[in-house]
Amino acid sequence: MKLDARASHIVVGPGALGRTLAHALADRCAVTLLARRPFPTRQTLITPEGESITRVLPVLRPEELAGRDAPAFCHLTTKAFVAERAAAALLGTVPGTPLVLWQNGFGVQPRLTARWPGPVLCASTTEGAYVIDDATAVHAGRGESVIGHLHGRYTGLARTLAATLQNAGLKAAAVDDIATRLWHKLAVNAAINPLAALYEVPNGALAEPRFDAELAAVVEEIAPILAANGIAPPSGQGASGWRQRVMQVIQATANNRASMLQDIDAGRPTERKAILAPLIERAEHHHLPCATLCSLHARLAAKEAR
Ligand SMILES: NC(=O)C1=CN([C@@H]2O[C@H](COP(=O)(O)OP(=O)(O)OC[C@H]3O[C@@H](n4cnc5c(N)ncnc54)[C@H](OP(=O)(O)O)[C@@H]3O)[C@@H](O)[C@H]2O)C=CC1
Ligand SMILES: CC(C)(CO)C(=O)C(=O)O
Repeated sequence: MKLDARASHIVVGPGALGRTLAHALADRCAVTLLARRPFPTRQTLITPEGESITRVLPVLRPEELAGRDAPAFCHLTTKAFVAERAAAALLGTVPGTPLVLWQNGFGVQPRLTARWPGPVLCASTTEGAYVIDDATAVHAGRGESVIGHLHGRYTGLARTLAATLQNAGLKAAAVDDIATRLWHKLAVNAAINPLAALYEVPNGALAEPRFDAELAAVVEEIAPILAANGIAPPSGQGASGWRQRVMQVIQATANNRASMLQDIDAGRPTERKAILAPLIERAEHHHLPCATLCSLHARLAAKEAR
């Protein structure tokens, strides 16, 4: 599929990441925010450089898409636990449109790839963003995004989208191993996010000796589960390779409050199911130990319920 520079993009779920994408794309593409409730069209983004940019972005409700030209891409930028519900709401209006899944974890990706009637691309991103209110979002840190289809299809579409994002000022590349990339991010998220959220500490605190034992226990469970799934650490080998990777991310994001901690702070549900459940499911499938992961999952559920 060849797309012109003004290809239209629908961003479903106008939260932190969705608005960051929408603002970046808006100067070159036709972008519409799809919101499930009334939402302001006058939108401000604070850039990583501290600049405040206000744009007017069209906002529609899902049902208002009916009868309009099909967009080139529908970016699904909700949290993982509502992504399938949000996609289902689009089925009646844009069923064949390429869907781009921006969720962390590895839950919604295989399920929507199997079920959505059009192409499904998955994106894994290290962009950092948060919301101040309905009209203001902060693009806190620049990262990079990799995009691909779980089974290596639609490579041209992935390249087109990566080029579009790159032209919009976001670092992006099409890759042929997106499943591996998603598992890599999931592994790091599974090691850092639950502990940061449970102990309510910034990521950097996890390097302190008081967290050594718990961090080691998580990494020692994750390494064989991923190995049984054919996923090696990005560098090094086994548990020591994963420990190295996790420590690198802890150092690089030392001042961050992990996304699960931000969710706990705000009284929102965390993405524990998207991040921990796929590891637990794979562990059970391969008869591997996962008591630490199960305990983190249960402790997070209890903390969310408080
Ligand atoms: N923020 C970041 O820096 C990064 C986020 N990600 C991933 O991106 C995804 C989104 O994260 P983030 O932007 O932080 O999340 P936010 O909570 O900021 O945004 C989620 C958005 O989805 C909307 N939404 C909820 N339910 C529905 C629905 N049924 N239909 C349509 N929209 C809905 C919410 O609207 P409402 O306000 O009405 O609830 C909100 O606007 C997550 O999976 C996260 O892991 C990945 C890397 C970085
Ligand atoms: C890598 C990490 C843990 C950085 O904060 C993250 O992706 C998150 O907070 O979800």
